[in-house]
Amino acid sequence: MALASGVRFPARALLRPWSLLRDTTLGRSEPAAGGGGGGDGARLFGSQRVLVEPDAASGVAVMKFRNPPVNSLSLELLTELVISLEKVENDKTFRGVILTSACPRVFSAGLDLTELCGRNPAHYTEYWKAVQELWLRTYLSSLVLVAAINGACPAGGCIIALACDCRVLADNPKYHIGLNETLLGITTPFWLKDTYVNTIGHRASEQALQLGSLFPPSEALQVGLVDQVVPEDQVLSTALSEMARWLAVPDHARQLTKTMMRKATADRLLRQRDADIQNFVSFICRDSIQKSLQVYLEKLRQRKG
Ligand SMILES: CCC/C=C/C(=O)SCCNC(=O)CCNC(=O)[C@H](O)C(C)(C)COP(=O)([O-])OP(=O)([O-])OC[C@H]1O[C@@H](n2cnc3c(N)ncnc32)[C@H](O)[C@@H]1OP(=O)([O-])[O-]
Repeated sequence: MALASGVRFPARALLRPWSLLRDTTLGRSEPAAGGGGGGDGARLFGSQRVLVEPDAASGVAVMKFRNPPVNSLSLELLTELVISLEKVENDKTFRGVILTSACPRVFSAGLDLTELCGRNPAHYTEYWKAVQELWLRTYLSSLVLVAAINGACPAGGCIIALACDCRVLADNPKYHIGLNETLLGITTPFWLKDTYVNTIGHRASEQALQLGSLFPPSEALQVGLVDQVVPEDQVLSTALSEMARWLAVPDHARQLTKTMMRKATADRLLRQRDADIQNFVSFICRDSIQKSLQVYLEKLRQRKG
C-alpha cells in the first residue's frame, strides 16, 4: 500500500491492512474500559496494540498504545499506529486525537531495540521506512494531536510526542523525556534533530542531543519540551482541555498554519527518504554500532528487578 507520504508498507500489513483492526466500523463493538458512560464516547475500535476510544460527539479520539511491557515501537506497533491514525484521519467525524499509553508508567520506551540488533539489512530497511512513515503521518497530520504523556518518554517515545501539536506530561520525577540516542551509541537523524530544534531551539537542542539528556518534568517544562506538567491523574483531562482550546480555532485556518510551520521540515525528509534509509541501514549494520546496542540492551535486561 502506498501511503499518503508515498511509502510502501510492510508486505504482511499490506495484504489486508484493515485486518489488523478488530472493528473497522466506528461506533460498534465493545464498551469502553473504565466504564466512562454511555453514548458514542463509550465505543471502541482498534487493533491488538492500539486501542482507539472515539468520541464522535466531541470529534476527538483517544488512541492508546498497548504493547506491554514498555510500548517499545516494534514494526507491528508502528504499522498499527499508522493504520489507526489514517483511519481516524479519513473519518471526517474527527478533528483531534489524543495519544497516550495503556501501559503503566511508560508512554513509550522508543524504538524496539530488538528490531535494531542482529537483523539483516532488508529488515532494517523495512523498519526504518515504518519509523519515517509514523513520523510523517503524525507530524503532517491535519488533525490536532495532543500527547498525554503518562509515563517515561525516551527516544522514540519523545519522537511521537514531538510530532504532536501539544504535550502534557505527568508530574512524576521518574517520567523522563528526551532524545537519549547518543547514550546508546547512535545518532538522531537530521529530521528529528530539526524537530527538536523547532521545539526547544538550537542551543538547547545542541546540548541535549550531544549529552543524550533525558529531562524530568520540571526541566522539560522549563526547556519547552512539554507545554504542561500536571498531576498524574489529571493528564488526560488536561489533554482534553488543551484539545478543546485547539479545536476552538477554525480547522482550515489552523491546518494551513500548521502546514506553513511544518512543511519545510517534513519536505527535507521527503526529498531524501531513500538516502536517509540507506544512511540508517549502513550505520546500524556496523559492527561497532551493533555491539553498543547489544551492550545497552543487556544492561536494560540486567537492570530489571
Ligand atoms: C535511531 C534514532 C531514533 C530513535 C532511537 C530509539 O528510540 S532507541 C530506544 C531508546 N530507548 C531507551 O533508551 C529506553 C530504554 N528503556 C528504559 O529506559 C526503561 O525500560 C523504561 C524507563 C522505559 C521503563 O522502565 P521499567 O523499569 O518500567 O521497565 P524495564 O527497564 O524493566 O524494561 C522492561 C522490559 O522491556 C525491555 N525494554 C525496555 N526498553 C526497550 C526497548 N527500547 N526496546 C526493546 N526492549 C526494551 C527491557 O529489556 C525489559 O525486558 P526483559 O528483561 O523483561 O526481557
